[in-house]
Amino acid sequence: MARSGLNSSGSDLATAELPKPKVNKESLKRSLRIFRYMLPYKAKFIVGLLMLLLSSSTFMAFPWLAGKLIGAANHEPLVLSNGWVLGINQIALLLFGIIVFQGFFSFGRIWFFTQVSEFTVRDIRRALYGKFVQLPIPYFEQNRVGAITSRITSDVAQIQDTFSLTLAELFRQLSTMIIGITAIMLVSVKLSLFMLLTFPPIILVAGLFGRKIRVLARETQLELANTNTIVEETLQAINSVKAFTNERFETNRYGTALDRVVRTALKSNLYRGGFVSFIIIGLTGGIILILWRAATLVYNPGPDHLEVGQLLTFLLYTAFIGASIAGLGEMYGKVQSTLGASERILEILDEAPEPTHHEPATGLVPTSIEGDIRYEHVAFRYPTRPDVPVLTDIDFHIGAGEKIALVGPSGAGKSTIAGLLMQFYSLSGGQITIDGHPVADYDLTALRRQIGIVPQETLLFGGSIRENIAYGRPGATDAEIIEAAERANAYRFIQGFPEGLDTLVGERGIKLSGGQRQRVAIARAILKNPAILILDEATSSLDSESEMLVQGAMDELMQNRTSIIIAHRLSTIRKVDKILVIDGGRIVEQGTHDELSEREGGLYANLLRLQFELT
Ligand SMILES: Nc1ncnc2c1ncn2[C@@H]1O[C@H](COP(=O)(O)OP(=O)(O)OP(=O)(O)O)[C@@H](O)[C@H]1O
Repeated sequence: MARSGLNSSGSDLATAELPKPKVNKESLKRSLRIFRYMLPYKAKFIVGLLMLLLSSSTFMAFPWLAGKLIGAANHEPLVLSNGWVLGINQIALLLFGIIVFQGFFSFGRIWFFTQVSEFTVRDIRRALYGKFVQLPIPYFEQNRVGAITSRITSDVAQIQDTFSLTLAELFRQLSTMIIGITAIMLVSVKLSLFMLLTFPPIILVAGLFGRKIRVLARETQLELANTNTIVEETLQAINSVKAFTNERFETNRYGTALDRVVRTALKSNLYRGGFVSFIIIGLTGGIILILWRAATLVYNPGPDHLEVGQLLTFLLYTAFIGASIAGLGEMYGKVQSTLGASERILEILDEAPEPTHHEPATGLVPTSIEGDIRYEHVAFRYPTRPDVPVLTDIDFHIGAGEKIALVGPSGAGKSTIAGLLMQFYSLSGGQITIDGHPVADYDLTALRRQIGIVPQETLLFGGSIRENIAYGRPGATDAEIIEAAERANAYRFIQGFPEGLDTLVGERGIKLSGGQRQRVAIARAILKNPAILILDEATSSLDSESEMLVQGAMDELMQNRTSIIIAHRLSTIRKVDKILVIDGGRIVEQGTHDELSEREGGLYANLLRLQFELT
């Protein structure tokens, strides 16, 4: 059988570091398209934003009122513009009221933003999944499954973070900064300018320091992971290590890796130490500088004089501004990751799908297919290996209802010949016709509905046996499912399970034997009732009873249908109308079993003899 087509290696990519794009106009413009998924929920978003602004601004009134409270303690009550005088008690009450409001608005902000993010992310995941299943098979061969699934898991999660947290944070930090700076300017322009020239640069340097430390910490982690890999490898293959007397070699290898860990860890700690002393000297120094300047202003009378209450207001606002600047630095990294994630998601959403499920159908939609198949000089190369011709000049005819068998050595191209009928790939030359029409003229979905496949290895989906059989025709009635199971010689063993058709199979259910799985697949195909059948015989041998049951089911299935059998055991194909012997991607012999077995020195006669000798 042709390889499943899925490139299953590299699931590790899901967790690997992915490149982050630069934040610039171009990348922003490209990635912002992801926001169209948010549009249906824009009303909720606006309400959330309003709540956010309200919660930020109520919170920003806190330092102002706290300053007034200290002022009131200094016998300077707060006098409002309408003449009301507020003393300590009233101001404290007001402060309390503000906090209650802030709590309420914060709840609203979280409630609305998380709704927007949950719904948006659901829609993006749905769109991605819808696109995945419509992408042509070569896409899955060229991209690793791990990388594809991480688009729908980690990349979407990254974006979810943005919708629920980062965006809100960004707005909050910005509004805090704007309100904060305006407020301190109102308190004292001189002190504000002094603060703005000292504090933000210190915080920015601290942010850069922090980023460098994170990078180094990640490097240390990676080095440590390397050492663990060595331990795992060695322990798993301890027999080989000992047999090759490589104990010393392995110990040295591990030792070298450990040294690398220490080197990177020490470098990282050098920065960490530097960071701590920078914070102590730089940041606290900056605070001392501002306090010194502020104390001078409080101490000296004159036009720039500050009251103690004003000083408290100023310091609280400054702390908020400082926190928001630090927060904005962190935000940059998040925005960068989000841009990367949305670009990767949009790339998939922009891929061209297979032309299936186009409603109304785009091509020829016959009400019934007879099943007369012609391969005319078909040539084929897999898109992943365009330099290797897999099939050359395949030319044959199967009349409607006839049965042919493809035989030949492993890798000869049998599965590929049969699979081309499904149009998973485009041909490199020649054409295939069904009932006289080139397959490309048919509507893809309509055509695939007429072809049934019983693969070598049947994959059952997680669910009940009933659902697995009904996969052949969703919506089939119980009676139809039971009839199909009976005709596929499967009903007896299904009834043997206490839950019958409701028995769960797949990863979380019971494990069916190879023969049982095949009979479920046959029941599925019987239910689908296609005009054309592709049967890929299992290579792994079944016990003789199971083989008899499977063979009986296959015979039942093949009745009145054009069938292509990819045969591994020649004993099962004596009755077919024609046998095509394939070798190296070409038809090297064709004829009935009797004709071919009598051909002296022929490949079929040889294979027959080999199998006979083996059994
Ligand atoms: N998806 C794929 N991508 C690239 N090459 C492939 C793919 N599937 C099969 N091939 C290659 O095409 C050739 C024909 O494979 P195919 O599976 O059709 O042979 P087969 O005769 O059915 O073999 P078997 O009897 O072992 O199932 C082989 O060389 C195989 O390596």
